[in-house]
Amino acid sequence: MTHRRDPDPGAVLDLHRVTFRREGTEILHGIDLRVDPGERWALLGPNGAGKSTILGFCGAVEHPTSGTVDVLGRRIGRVELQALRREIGHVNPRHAVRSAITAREVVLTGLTGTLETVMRWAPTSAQIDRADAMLDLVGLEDRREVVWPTMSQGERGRALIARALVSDPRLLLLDEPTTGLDVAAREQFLETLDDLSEHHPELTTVLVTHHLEELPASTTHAVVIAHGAIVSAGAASEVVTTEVISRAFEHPIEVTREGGRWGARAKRRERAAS
Ligand SMILES: Nc1ncnc2c1ncn2[C@@H]1O[C@H](COP(=O)(O)OP(=O)(O)OP(=O)(O)O)[C@@H](O)[C@H]1O
Repeated sequence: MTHRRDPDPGAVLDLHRVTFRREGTEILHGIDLRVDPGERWALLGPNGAGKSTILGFCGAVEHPTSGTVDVLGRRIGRVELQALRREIGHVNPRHAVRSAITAREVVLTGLTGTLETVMRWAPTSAQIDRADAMLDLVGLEDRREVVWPTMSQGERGRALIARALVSDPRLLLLDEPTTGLDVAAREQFLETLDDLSEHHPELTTVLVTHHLEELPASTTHAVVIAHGAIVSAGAASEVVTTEVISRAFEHPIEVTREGGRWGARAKRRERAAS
């Protein structure tokens, strides 16, 4: 009989030999990954590599087919996922608010875990203060009463961070959070994440992206995956390199780092002489 380790309460995420199968196809093939408190991870890899699937484990949404997934010291499959999810903040730019609720109300939906304001639920004054403090944190102190349809994409992105933080999660997941932002809004958003890491050093984050330019300078660790397996994982400065990224994307890509930020440029492949 194989020995089954108990969850390590010190780890925020601990994936051990995780495989995942969907419709007869194995999508992940033995993922090992440990994330400790206060670390800021980037999850990188080409389309279809398995990033969203891994993020689904981190968010206590999916069960592995085999192996173990421990989130915040609790094992998926042994605990009630709904309760665990309340301790995880999720920033998803595809978050669809349909009604004209204010930035403050959007943040308060993070307490009810809903998209819209819940009927017959009224926040306490402490909860409103908390929502306002989170709006201040993301630089929206002057935009509390602005309604969602009139907010810019950049403001919406920052409001969604405030929404994710309002319930004081220990883990924050960011799923391609800068999608759809123009270059200025993207820079403001990344600055917000850098400020967050300064003001909340104990918070752990995992950010998924396809683009190295979208990594905040405060990123400490990275895991690069391709074809459902880890290509490299560890300190960001050692993982986000020309060699690893070129291998994962199966294309020669030159990775640069300047002022803490990463950049990537695809090199042209040699063409056969005609
Ligand atoms: N419901 C499903 N049924 C079968 N295969 C699936 C299903 N969902 C995802 N897959 C496959 O699993 C693999 C990993 O998908 P996943 O969405 O995790 O990748 P990803 O790295 O997030 O991709 P992208 O960058 O395109 O969002 C892909 O090959 C995908 O086609």
